[in-house]
Amino acid sequence: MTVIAVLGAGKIGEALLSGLLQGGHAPGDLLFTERYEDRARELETRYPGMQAVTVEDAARRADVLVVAVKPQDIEPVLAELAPLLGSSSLVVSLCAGLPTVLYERRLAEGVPVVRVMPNTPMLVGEAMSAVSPGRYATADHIAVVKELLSHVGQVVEVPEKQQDAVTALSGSGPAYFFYLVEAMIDAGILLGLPRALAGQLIIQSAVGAAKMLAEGEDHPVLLREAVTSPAGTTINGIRELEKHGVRAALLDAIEAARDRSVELGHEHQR
Ligand SMILES: NC(=O)C1=CN([C@@H]2O[C@H](COP(=O)(O)OP(=O)(O)OC[C@H]3O[C@@H](n4cnc5c(N)ncnc54)[C@H](OP(=O)(O)O)[C@@H]3O)[C@@H](O)[C@H]2O)C=CC1
Ligand SMILES: O=C(O)[C@@H]1CCC=N1
Repeated sequence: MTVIAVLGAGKIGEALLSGLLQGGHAPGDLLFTERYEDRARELETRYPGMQAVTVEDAARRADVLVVAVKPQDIEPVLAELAPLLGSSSLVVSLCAGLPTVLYERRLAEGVPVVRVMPNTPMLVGEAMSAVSPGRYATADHIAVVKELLSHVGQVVEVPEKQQDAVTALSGSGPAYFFYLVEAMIDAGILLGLPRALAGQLIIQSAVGAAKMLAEGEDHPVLLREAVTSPAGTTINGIRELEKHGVRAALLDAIEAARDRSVELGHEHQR
């Protein structure tokens, strides 16, 4: 089986490791590096058989090196990797905003790099991941990465120039859904419902709505119209959403997230 090393097992790195384990990957084939000893021990305890290693070990033993540090922490990681990797390595970057060309400039010539934007639903096997090949990544490299990610959710291939938009939509997207759910639960509290009941009502409504979107044939507009009875309750709520500019707020929010992704890339252009 493919040996995978995750460099930086924070939130998304752990989500990938945990998703791969749940998808049937052997723990002995999953390696990770972490900055602090305590975090490394915590993960080894939580996932028996999975091993914290040094960057040298990771580079020597892994077929795929997944970089999952914050974009701001990338430079020392690339400096450490540069002397260790050659064209038979495969580097997968999960970092928002960072272009494959940054890796290609810092690593030896010919090291294949694939840029991926996943999201945290990886933890439950429901990730949305978008992959883009760098200059030296072949169709075989892309196939390896797609196969790997298919164990933790859906995968699409996109041109790298779309990755900042993808980051804003599906990379950050779960946060916006969680935010909506949180606000709707608060609305239940406002109306006098117990928090646990409000949570159950909203979360199951979100699950049901997501299932209709994912499994049904209908456009979201039709699904919303089917809930919106003439002179009923829903249209009163929709009028308030429109009055408060919620649609425009979402457009602005996602555009701002895209802009930050572009900016993160520019911070490392030299
Ligand atoms: N969270 C998300 O939903 C998503 C995140 N991403 C991308 O994934 C990357 C990680 O994000 P996220 O998981 O949220 O961030 P985290 O801060 O949770 O994870 C990064 C981890 O890397 C560790 N780290 C930093 N430098 C090193 C190093 N030199 N060697 C080993 N480990 C190191 C950090 O340690 P320490 O805590 O000590 O700093 C931390 O545990 C980012 O680039 C982000 O853009 C992509 C898609 C979704
Ligand atoms: O907020 C972030 O920068 C990361 C990238 C996409 C989701 N989380």
